[in-house]
Amino acid sequence: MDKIINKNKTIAVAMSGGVDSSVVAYMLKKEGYNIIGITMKHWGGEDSGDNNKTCCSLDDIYDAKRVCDDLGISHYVVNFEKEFKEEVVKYFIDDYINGNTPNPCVVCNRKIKLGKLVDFSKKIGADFLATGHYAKVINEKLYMGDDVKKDQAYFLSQVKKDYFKSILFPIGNYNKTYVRELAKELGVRVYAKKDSQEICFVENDDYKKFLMNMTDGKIFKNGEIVTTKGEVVGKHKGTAFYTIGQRKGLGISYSKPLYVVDLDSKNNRVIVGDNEELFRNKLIAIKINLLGVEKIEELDNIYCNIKTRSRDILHRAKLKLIDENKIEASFELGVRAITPGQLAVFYREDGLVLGSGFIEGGKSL
Ligand SMILES: Nc1ncnc2c1ncn2[C@@H]1O[C@H](COP(=O)(O)OP(=O)(O)OP(=O)(O)O)[C@@H](O)[C@H]1O
Repeated sequence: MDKIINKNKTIAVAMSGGVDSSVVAYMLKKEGYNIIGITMKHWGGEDSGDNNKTCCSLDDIYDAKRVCDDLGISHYVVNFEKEFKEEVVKYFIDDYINGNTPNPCVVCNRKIKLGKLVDFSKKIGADFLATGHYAKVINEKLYMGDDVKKDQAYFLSQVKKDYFKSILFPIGNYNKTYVRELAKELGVRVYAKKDSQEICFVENDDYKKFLMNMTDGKIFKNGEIVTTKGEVVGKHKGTAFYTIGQRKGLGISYSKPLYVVDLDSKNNRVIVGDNEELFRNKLIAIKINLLGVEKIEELDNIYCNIKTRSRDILHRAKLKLIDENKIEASFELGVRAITPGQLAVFYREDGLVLGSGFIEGGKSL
């Protein structure tokens, strides 16, 4: 574990019924901690009548319960459906309507999973909440996990700073392959269970269908696809169905490959251009969450590494403070497909997350 904790402390484990969080519960139990399992139900699957699975199905809750039974620990189920719908699903839909590409996991982690769930775990007497995230907490500060491919610090970078005092990521030093092996070795019943899907509440990751269902089709709004030079080259079905960098599915036949380079939701236009036009040297990040620093001024005029999407490489950049809640990042090399609505996460050389902000769209590009 990333922290030495007194054995008489109580640790609540956030249990999804999956491999990672089950391994966390086994590890902590084996180390002699007093643990409690908590599973939250945050989505009732209103998106369709099919039998395809989204998150927190009854099966998942039962899996979590059985793992807790195997370990002889108590298991709580807490319902955050209302909060999740108001805080995460609404944001997800609105952001698409506004021409952004939202990141619901980031908002869920801040508001629900590592917000309300931490508060709930305190209420039931726990000192800490442990999850199966691939990230690390060192001296109450968030760091990138050791498994670079699986690292989830990006998704955790908007969690309120104070909450890291009560959060543990016991598998942050491991990689997923090892965790699966460990699960088998420890006899965890769900050791072979599939990884969860990309966006837990969207069936089969079909976000377009989800948006159509949730807005009663109102999100469907025909408009023009226009090149950066102003040439109309096709029709689109609504800016929400496109994302920056997209090439496939545009339905355009043109003399050269075209990519989505901007979404103009105000004028209901999808702007396309060459691959080269996708590269930018700057971005503006807003709604800054400070983590590895005390004051925002500490981020002014410093060099750091930035990820502009969860599976991004690290880009070297210099930060400049615009105001109390706005930072401009200037990259040493151009970055492809910077996408408004996604997060810009600022990392120190050793993986410490300094802070993060949402990438602003429109004029900032
Ligand atoms: N419904 C839930 N209830 C409680 N905790 C959850 C729930 N969903 C996810 N978590 C917690 O958040 C962590 C990261 O969630 P994520 O969706 O990334 O799952 P994952 O990487 O597939 O992990 P797992 O194998 O544990 O499902 C989980 O390991 C678990 O601790």
